[in-house]
Amino acid sequence: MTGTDEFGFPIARGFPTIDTPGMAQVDLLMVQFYGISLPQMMENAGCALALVARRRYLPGDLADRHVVVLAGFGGNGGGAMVAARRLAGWGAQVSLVPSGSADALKGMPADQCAILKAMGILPGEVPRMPPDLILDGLIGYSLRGAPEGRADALIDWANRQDAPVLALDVPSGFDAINGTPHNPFIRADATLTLALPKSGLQDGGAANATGALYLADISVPPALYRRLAPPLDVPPFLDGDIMRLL
Ligand SMILES: NC(=O)C1=CN([C@@H]2O[C@H](COP(=O)(O)OP(=O)(O)OC[C@H]3O[C@@H](n4cnc5c(N)ncnc54)[C@H](OP(=O)(O)O)[C@@H]3O)[C@@H](O)[C@H]2O)[C@H](O)CC1
Ligand SMILES: [K+]
Repeated sequence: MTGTDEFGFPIARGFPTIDTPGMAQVDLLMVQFYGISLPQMMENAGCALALVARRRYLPGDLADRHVVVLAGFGGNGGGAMVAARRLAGWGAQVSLVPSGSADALKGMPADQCAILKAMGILPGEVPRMPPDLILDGLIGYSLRGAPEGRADALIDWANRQDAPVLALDVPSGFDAINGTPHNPFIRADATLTLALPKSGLQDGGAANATGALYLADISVPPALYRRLAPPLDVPPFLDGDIMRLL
């Protein structure tokens, strides 16, 4: 470890990068070989996002701090909704803004949204009250070309706000593999990527889309990476489950 950043997160070097096929192999091995489920990984991802949000942007009393959570319909949205739950539990005022009708949510994102509804956090449109922080959970590593529709509009909205944007895994609209930004893409103040940095995010990505780059441990056993083709030699998260990479 080479010290900590200004928010107390250990600064790390030496983590290899991974591409989307590699990530897909990781997810498969996690579930099929280790029996670690996607909801378990999502819970680690969302809790880490909430911790970075609190320590980097919302120090002290969260009671009157307002966080807008932009949530897509995939795993990225699910992780952001876990963070929404944790931040609300710590006292923050959370506005949940899905990238489509919440009734159309399926699978884990639908489950996460149902929990938030039970907590009284109802999905809606972007709020008029300016937020202190925006969480970008619109699109992660499964980006398919330039953002369209509601995701496009919400990315533009977020980029126009004064509030900083903290992106989950990949700034939405940014291609995590070849490192190219589509139009539009989230101009993140910071990004928390998961498991390993995606190949397109090294040195902050072509357009410095990521802002500060953090890496969260979502409980992938280092031995799993040696099963990949080609095998990766990945150091364990010895100094904390959230590391500062850039
Ligand atoms: N092992 C891990 O790293 C884990 C990562 N997690 C998180 O999951 C996402 C990947 O989740 P996935 O469900 O594969 O997809 P995404 O959430 O990245 O994105 C899919 C949604 O985005 C929409 N999309 C895609 N491209 C566009 C576009 N150009 N314009 C508009 N919308 C787009 C897509 O819409 P569809 O119409 O295609 O359905 C989906 O709604 C990863 O990044 C992590 O955040 C897991 O939580 C745990 C393990
Ligand atoms: K994102």
